[in-house]
Amino acid sequence: MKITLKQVMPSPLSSIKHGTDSIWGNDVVLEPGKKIMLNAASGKGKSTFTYTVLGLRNDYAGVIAYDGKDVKTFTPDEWTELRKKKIAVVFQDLQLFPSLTVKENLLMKNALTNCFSETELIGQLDRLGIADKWEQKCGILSMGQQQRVAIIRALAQPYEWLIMDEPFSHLDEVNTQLCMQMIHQRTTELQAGFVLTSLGDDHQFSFDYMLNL
Ligand SMILES: Nc1ncnc2c1ncn2[C@@H]1O[C@H](COP(=O)(O)OP(=O)(O)OP(=O)(O)O)[C@@H](O)[C@H]1O
Repeated sequence: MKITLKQVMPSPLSSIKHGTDSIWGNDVVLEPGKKIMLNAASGKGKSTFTYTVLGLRNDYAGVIAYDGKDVKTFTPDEWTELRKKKIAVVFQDLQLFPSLTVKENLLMKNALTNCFSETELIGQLDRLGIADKWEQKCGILSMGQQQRVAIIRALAQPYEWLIMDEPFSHLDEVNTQLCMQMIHQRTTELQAGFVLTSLGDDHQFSFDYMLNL
């Protein structure tokens, strides 16, 4: 699925000067199957990008389109299908259910998508070093542990795009690499693409091209 941004300018960012290489105010194509780093300093609109591209915010000028169709025209049912099958996300604030366990958070998502068995989900937690947290409530996990749960939850669906908003901000280098390997593997298996927003210090990862805000 091709995502295009045509002269998109979120209202809160309209008074800021943006460069000619910025996503904002220019024409940009997110090519299917590409791994993209979205580079920006704090406050330049990484979270705003995530919410607008996912259709969760409409306060912008210009047009965002999926395969040529303006996202503002999608019905709630169409969004439901898109979010189940085509676009996965790791929000900066993760949006886990804090009073539910890791198991419940993961199985709730998996019940919608039927993607993995319980054993496979536990195996993924194990790969990221947190299998022992399966029965623990998410709200009492460390932020780095919660980020790992949120990443596994995001991967538990088919997708053509995975949008990640600073998903490693609480992780050390070893865990960041483990997560990135898992993300790369699954994204490649699905022949999908991803957009990884970053403050600019994640460039050790392999990606196809970089965009700026
Ligand atoms: N709903 C809103 N109403 C008004 N201003 C907003 C709104 N959402 C975001 N902004 C402003 O837009 C700018 C970009 O915010 P955003 O959260 O997208 O930045 P960010 O690049 O993700 O920052 P950080 O890296 O610090 O998380 C900020 O100045 C913020 O105050």
